[in-house]
Amino acid sequence: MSPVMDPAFDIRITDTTLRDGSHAMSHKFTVQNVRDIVRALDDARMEVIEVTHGDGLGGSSFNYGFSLVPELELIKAAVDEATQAKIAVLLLPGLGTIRDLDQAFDAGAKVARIATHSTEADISIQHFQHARKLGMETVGFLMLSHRTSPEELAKQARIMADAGCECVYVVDSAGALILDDVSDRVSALVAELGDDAQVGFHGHQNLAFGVANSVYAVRAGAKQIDGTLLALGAGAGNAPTEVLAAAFDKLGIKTGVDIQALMSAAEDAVKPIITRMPIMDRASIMQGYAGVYSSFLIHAERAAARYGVPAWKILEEVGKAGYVGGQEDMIVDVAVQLAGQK
Ligand SMILES: CC[C@H](O)CC(=O)C(=O)O
Ligand SMILES: [Mn+2]
Repeated sequence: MSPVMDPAFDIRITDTTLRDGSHAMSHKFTVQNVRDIVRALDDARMEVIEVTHGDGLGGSSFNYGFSLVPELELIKAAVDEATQAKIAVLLLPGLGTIRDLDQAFDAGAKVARIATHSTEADISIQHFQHARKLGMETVGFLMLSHRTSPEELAKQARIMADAGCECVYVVDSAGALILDDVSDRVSALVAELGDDAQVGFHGHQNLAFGVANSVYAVRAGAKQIDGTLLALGAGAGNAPTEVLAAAFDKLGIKTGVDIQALMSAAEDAVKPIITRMPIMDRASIMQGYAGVYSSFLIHAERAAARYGVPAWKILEEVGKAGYVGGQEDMIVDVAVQLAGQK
């Protein structure tokens, strides 16, 4: 079943500054940051705000980077601050568990977003079933969607929808999709899912197509679109929420958000706290070009500094090897091999 949407609006934007933006902040959001950003987004009538470690529930670890503040504290602060917005959490099965989802639900999270690689939807089944039993709204993420054909992606979306997922996202984790690549995938999912579930799109800026791709997604029938304030996020960042809102408005696509308030949120709540502004530099452009998971950027930069090889070169090789989320240790392996060839 598709989630009930206000018929006055054409689509719903979900803001994930406090989840995808966590990558760019090296997972160092404070409770005050969360309160300020949630308040600003809530004032802008953002309906869904995602708050989790960048790699999802349970992501705070040696491998992925420790959170400054335990994510449950951040989720509780977000729930406390929001007056109308629902707080969402992301979970990657295997990294996070059903227990993490229970704890997030007890902390007040209302939307469960379950993410798998774009060919592995079957590992999300029990998580969707459980989230629905809890009464949570459900969203599925098919990550690195550029690696999977529209036909196969639609089959994967069907697995999620049958498990209880109410909206399946085409997730352009590498910022590698360009225009028709997006509409072909979204159209295939819309045709497969019909009224059983909505379709969403999550874009990254590595090749600067985040906003344009989101417009293509909506034109192909997507009903939910992700963004982050000031594009704060992994790789070259996400489709910027405030730009999405302004662009959709100019195109006559009704979102229900307050564009001026979103621009204030970006300027006043996010800009002052950014420690690293995501940019399209050689490394992040390479991620889009070679189709590499955006959240590998910081791992590649660390390996580059340690082994004395350029991050873009590491990412180029990672793209050729086709590594997926969860294979972060292979980034070090690639760096060691490249260092050995010098
Ligand atoms: C680690 C989860 C990942 O960052 C989810 C996401 O936002 C994406 O694949 O783009
Ligand atoms: Mn992302």
